[in-house]
Amino acid sequence: MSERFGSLFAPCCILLLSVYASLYVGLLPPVWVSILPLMPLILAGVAILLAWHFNKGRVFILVLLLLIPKLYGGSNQTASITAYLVVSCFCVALLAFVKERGFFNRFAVNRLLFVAMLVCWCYAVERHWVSFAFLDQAVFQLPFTWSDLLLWFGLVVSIMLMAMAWWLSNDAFHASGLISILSLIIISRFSVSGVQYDTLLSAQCLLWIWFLLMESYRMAYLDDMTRLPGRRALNEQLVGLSKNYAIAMVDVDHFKKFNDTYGHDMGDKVLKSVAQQLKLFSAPGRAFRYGGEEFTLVFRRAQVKEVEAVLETVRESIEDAQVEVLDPKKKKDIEVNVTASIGVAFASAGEIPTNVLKRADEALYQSKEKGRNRVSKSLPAKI
Ligand SMILES: Nc1nc2c(ncn2[C@@H]2O[C@H](COP(=O)(O)OP(=O)(O)OP(=O)(O)O)[C@@H](O)[C@H]2O)c(=O)[nH]1
Repeated sequence: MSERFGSLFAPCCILLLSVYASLYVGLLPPVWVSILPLMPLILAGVAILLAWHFNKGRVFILVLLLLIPKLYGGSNQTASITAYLVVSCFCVALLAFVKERGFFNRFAVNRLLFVAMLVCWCYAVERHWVSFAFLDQAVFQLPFTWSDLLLWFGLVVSIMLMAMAWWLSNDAFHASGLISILSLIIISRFSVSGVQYDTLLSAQCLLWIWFLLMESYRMAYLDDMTRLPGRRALNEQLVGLSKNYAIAMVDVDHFKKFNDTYGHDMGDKVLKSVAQQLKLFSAPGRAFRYGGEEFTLVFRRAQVKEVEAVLETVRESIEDAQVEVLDPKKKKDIEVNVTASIGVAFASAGEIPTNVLKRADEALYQSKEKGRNRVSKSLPAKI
């Protein structure tokens, strides 16, 4: 649960800070206030360059959607702002259900055409080529009009769609998208001056820059399938280790046979389950995906007894975890479990991590030799 809400934390902080800053932005020295209108454009430029660099077409479209009123000059006319708000919030919500397909391709052209249509739509409403005056009548003598009702209906649907996408995927894109929709509503309905508008819009561009930087981190350091830190993160962790540390290697038993019986997809499911057990039970160790069906646990300050107890818990939790897989023979879902062998090496004084890793591998080999589903250890030289 904390992991789920963790994805919302930074976007929420950016939104709250920007709302707070927008209340006091008028107190800034005049020189600062004079450069404020340029800030959203500069930050949007940075966000678009990063989106291009990381091949994130959806973020490019999102930033353009945010910029529309700024680009087409906008006005204070309620009708055009309302038209812009509903359609852009809805488009942001729709992006949540569209696959990321990169920057330069036919999909990007389609999406750009879509944004162009939105700009034309807002322009037409602003110029009164399209009028919604007939909706400005009270709903059954209630204190709001049909256009208010439609506006809030559109906004609530957009928020619900985005919230649902975020709940299902629990990723930073949907969390940031949800906050962007809320921010668009705040910008359009509650910002009263140009500087407030520019502050809130700049914060939105900052939010997407933050997202892209997090994405670059994720792509470089996290394993896509298991969501555990990968080999690069492990190498960096190993460099920073000093004394009294331990490294454990965890290897799923007879995994080739499992793959051959149930298929590679079901094998992936098992690896995700093993990674989940490692996340849940390996503290104070830190879990990494070493590669294939092998995982590494790093204990920065290790007491032999404590590490052994943790590894025993990890081994048992992997053995007990039931994974639902499709049995190709019976053609129905069945519950299976796998076991894992573990080898752990405790560092001797001054021993380099690659050597400890090698000893952990040898200890793992012993576990396999002795019949698998067990923990073997390699103690430091002085013990
Ligand atoms: N599904 C899936 N399989 C993988 C992945 N990475 C490696 N494998 C498979 O893991 C299997 C590893 O097999 P082996 O190294 O022979 O070991 P094992 O069958 O687990 O046998 P022991 O380690 O001796 O118990 C190979 O068949 C790989 O194809 C992956 O990401 N997903």
